[in-house]
Amino acid sequence: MTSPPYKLQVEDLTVGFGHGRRARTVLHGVSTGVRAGQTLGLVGESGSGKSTIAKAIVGIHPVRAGRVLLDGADLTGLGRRELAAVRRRVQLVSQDPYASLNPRMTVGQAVAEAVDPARADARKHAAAVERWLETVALDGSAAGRYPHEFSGGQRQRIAVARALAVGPEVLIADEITSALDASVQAEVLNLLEELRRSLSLTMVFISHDLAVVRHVSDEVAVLRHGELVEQGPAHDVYRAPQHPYTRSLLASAPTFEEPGASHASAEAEDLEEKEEAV
Ligand SMILES: Nc1ncnc2c1ncn2[C@@H]1O[C@H](COP(=O)(O)OP(=O)(O)OP(=O)(O)O)[C@@H](O)[C@H]1O
Repeated sequence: MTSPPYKLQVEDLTVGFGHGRRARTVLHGVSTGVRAGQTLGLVGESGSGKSTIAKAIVGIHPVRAGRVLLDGADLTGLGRRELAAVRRRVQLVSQDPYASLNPRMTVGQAVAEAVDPARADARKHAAAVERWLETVALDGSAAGRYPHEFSGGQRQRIAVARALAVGPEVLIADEITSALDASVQAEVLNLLEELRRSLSLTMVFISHDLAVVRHVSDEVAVLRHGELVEQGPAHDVYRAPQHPYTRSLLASAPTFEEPGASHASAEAEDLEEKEEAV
């Protein structure tokens, strides 16, 4: 059986910062992609270039060489207007929801702006705003409050609601659960998984937390010093990593060092598979 084509793909992506003697290349010809309706987990140590890939995809960082393809169409070199339309199809949610939420806008205004960027009229879009807030398990009354009135986990939900209200086909989640404590992290992850299924989203999930990535990903790509060292089905990469760097990454993750941990997680996985089959 042949694999379906990539929904979102980067090809030989090279990104750098600075000029002249200060020029520095951060991504060295990275090629990776995610298939429609699936989740790609992007892992690697701090500074390996994970966020840089995300930001280059959505056009925040300029691409020095290579291509970014959405449904096979190259996004690099698009004009401003075309790019604006494409950007609505790929939404990025980052670790710090403050970065995407204007502190002077109510949550309702922020979500209304996502629904209709030309006229951020929260009243006109009240029903849509309420629906999106409820989609991320927040009360509709949240619309009248400001971002600082919410907890970290709630703010992250608001950022997800705002991104989804745009109507994207691809959601890139960059370390969105890293600042949350374990129980809130699990809630946000479960919510994301539900939304991915119900909205048929394609997702790129970026995290340095290998256990979290394993939990949510169909495929996993491993980045090291701006180069892709390995990509494959999550199951294979975790059970039989091919690259020595992936092996060392897995070995240094506490979850995988614990005696019996892999056995326990294999059992949990078998259970999940059985539940899915029912
Ligand atoms: N705007 C920028 N200007 C200059 N250098 C940058 C810029 N953004 C990122 N970098 C550099 O690019 C490298 C990769 O950073 P990036 O944020 O992509 O890594 P990461 O894998 O996402 O790490 P982390 O998990 O810590 O966020 C780092 O060395 C960083 O200092």
